Amino acid sequence: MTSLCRAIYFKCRECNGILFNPLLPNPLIWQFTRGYARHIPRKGVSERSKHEKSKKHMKHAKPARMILSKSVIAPSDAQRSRWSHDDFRRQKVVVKQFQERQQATPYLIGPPNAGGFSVLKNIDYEDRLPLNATAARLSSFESLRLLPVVRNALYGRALRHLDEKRPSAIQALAIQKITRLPPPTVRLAQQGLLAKDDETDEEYYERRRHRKNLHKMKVKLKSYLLAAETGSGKTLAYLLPLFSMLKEEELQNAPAVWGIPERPYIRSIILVPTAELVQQVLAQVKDMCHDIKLASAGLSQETTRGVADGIRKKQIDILVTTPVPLLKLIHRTDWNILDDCRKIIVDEADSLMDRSFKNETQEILDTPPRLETLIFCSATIPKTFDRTLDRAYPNMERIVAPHLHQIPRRITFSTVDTSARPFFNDKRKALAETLYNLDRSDSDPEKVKRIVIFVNHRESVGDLVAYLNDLKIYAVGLTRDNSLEERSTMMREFIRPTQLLKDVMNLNPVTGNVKTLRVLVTTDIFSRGIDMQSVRTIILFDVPFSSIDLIHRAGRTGRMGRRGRVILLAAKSEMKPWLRGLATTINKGYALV
Ligand SMILES: Nc1ncnc2c1ncn2[C@@H]1O[C@H](COP(=O)(O)OP(=O)(O)OP(=O)(O)O)[C@@H](O)[C@H]1O
Repeated sequence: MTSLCRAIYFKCRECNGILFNPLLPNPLIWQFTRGYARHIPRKGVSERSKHEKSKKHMKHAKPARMILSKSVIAPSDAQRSRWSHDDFRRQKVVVKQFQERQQATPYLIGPPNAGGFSVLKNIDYEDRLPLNATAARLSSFESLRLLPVVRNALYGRALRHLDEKRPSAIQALAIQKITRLPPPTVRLAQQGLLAKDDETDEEYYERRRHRKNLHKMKVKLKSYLLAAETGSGKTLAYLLPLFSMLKEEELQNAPAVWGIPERPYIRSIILVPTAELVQQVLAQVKDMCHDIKLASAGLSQETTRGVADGIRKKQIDILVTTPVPLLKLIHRTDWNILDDCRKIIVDEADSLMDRSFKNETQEILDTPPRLETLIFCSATIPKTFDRTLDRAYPNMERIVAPHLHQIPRRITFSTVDTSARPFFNDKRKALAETLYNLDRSDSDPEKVKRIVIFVNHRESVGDLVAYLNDLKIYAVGLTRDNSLEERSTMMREFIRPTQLLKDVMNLNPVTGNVKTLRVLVTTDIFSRGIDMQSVRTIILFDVPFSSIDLIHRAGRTGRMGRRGRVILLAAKSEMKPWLRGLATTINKGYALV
């Protein structure tokens, strides 16, 4: 690819033919063309090569994965100012043609009869573009409205291991939109509409009665949906605005609004679907709140009744919880423990708003009498979830990251045909062969290779683990039948940074021939939200039930810029057409539906 001042030429990977030469008025379009570049054979080229005329060439001409050469430079402001209005207009037309063609491209998966592989909301590429542009503009945490104490905790705690600290697209967009105004309580305090510390109730109401702008006391619920691909940093995308809002309220002395200083309260809630996620999110909250000075607590099925009841007597700024234990606590308390709760975050919202959890979640959302901010957060927007939100929160602000529903490009997806020779439909044999190949592969030879195998039913976990152990492969199984303590211990092995082989060889409880692999066999219990940074390989032993499951399972690798690979084991002869095209679809960067 060559950069000639205002033009970029992409080359076909197969034949080196020129693909496309858009004008380049701004670096964002530049990013855009990279993602959606298509192979357009040159017009007016008289002598086309045989390859260029062939059907194969046109096949390559589908949206291709392009790598920008380092020689490409963004145009300077001076260059840009020299361009005529016509140049910009032409660029706009080119971009529009791109979008139209992108939308016209039939999906390789997700036709109407694709069952579980046609359940996600289709987000127009056109809608993703402006967000991409805004996210690119907000390229540092300094450009976002965060309190210094929160930014310091972010740099000193959550991102301390990084030299360059930059927000991901969803973080930039979420922080910008959610914190653009001070929180409602702070605005009321600034207008003198909150009770002062030394004021009696009568004095306060008397003062309020004389205010002309009394109507401003009514705080409207502001709801948001944060949606971004897996491993894109959604947790910080909602935590940072939350910390900032809570702290801002304190600094403005706004706590007076929730009553007498000694009274117990819960100021905000983070709802997550599993006890593992309570642990993970709470650890991050506690780590940062150590510097920010906010009080936090966790509540899940595993919390004892005594500890749960203790929560009612505390002043808690952030409660991380699963729905059912919180509801039980609400039901056995004779006053509304969510009286002072003004902010609720629903993480993994598509699962918390689906049939299995919806009633519990909704009951919690209806309990606080003065809810101000409600944030739903998810890596997938199924059509049913989309309809539920539309109906319940028509004014919701949707913050959707540009790559939603795409499997990150740094993940390579491949399929192993288990019906082919030498497996002849013996899936376990295909798995063993795949694992041996991974063991022998020369990527990171001195490190332990962590692999997660997903199966559809928990009954298959035990058998598969026994089979792998018989082959002298270190494998453990994790299902919801294990206690939380067992699950945490097993998970820790896969969450912490990868160890060197020489350090763990003697500690390996199952010693055998295959020493470099650590395999975890599990079900969907482990597929959502768990941050396994050092897992490089995911094996899908069963075809996932839907594209939602596929996105979440695959999303356990390739997190936040890391590379990963996903291997699907399936008999090609039994595969539906859309499933056969899955690898191509994913590797070409299409959004799944
Ligand atoms: N700005 C950033 N720069 C670098 N790393 C980050 C940044 N923000 C978050 N991370 C790290 O990226 C990893 C993934 O973040 P997180 O778990 O929040 O992703 P997620 O989008 O919630 O994923 P999932 O959809 O699977 O729940 C975490 O280890 C987190 O510490």
